[in-house]
Amino acid sequence: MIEVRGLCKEFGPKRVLSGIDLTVRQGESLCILGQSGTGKSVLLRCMLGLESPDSGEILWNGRPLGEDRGMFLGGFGMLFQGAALFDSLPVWKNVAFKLMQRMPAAKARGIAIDKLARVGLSADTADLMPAELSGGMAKRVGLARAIADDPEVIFFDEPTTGLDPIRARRINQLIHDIVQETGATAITITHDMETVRKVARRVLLLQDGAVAWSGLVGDMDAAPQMSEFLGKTGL
Ligand SMILES: Nc1ncnc2c1ncn2[C@@H]1O[C@H](COP(=O)(O)OP(=O)(O)OP(=O)(O)O)[C@@H](O)[C@H]1O
Repeated sequence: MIEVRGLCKEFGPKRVLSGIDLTVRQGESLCILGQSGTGKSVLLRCMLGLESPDSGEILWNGRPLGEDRGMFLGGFGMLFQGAALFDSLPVWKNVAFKLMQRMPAAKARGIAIDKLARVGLSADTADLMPAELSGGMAKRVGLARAIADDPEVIFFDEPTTGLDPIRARRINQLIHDIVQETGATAITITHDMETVRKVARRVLLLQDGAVAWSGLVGDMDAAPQMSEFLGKTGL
């Protein structure tokens, strides 16, 4: 379980997050929505411990983030916007990057090939270099890396950005299936309403650094704050 309590963050005179509260229970899937510049990435960076909040706290399974960095870093997977693969490493080493720190390379490669199969990529993909992949394949490799170590929590940062609608739909389906199968907690930042409808159980709408609405995905269409957001953004 991840709890965020009263999180505030400023950059100079600019207040970016003003008292965010959110709870994500084990196995739950939360999508964080909001217009550009509203603080979604800053919130994500705070939850990952990459940014220190000015006030408020973040608890992982009841313990403050930072108390046990090792446990925290071992416990999550992340699909970065744009996949963020290491260009100089073949696909399988990108997937097995974390695993190779604690097991022999041959074993890590076997797990990487299994995870590539899970995201619909054949074993032949394992020895390709990132430059040889299409955008959709790179996203799948990023997804295989995110699940390589069977994480308790998976963060998805704009998972469909840069993909055409068909590939975006396939990635949304894969994320949905993987989250269901593994029982992982999922936190997704997105602009894509198809992602929200496919992947989320709960939705949190950020506006000007505060929570404008939070609720079950099924209640989203009846919420005036959501209608206003969708109307403004044309989504
Ligand atoms: N390191 C930083 N220093 C100064 N200002 C920052 C920093 N990081 C973010 N900001 C500011 O915080 C605000 C929120 O940024 P953030 O990247 O979280 O927005 P976002 O909601 O993720 O937007 P987008 O959807 O476009 O990615 C922006 O005004 C941004 O300029």
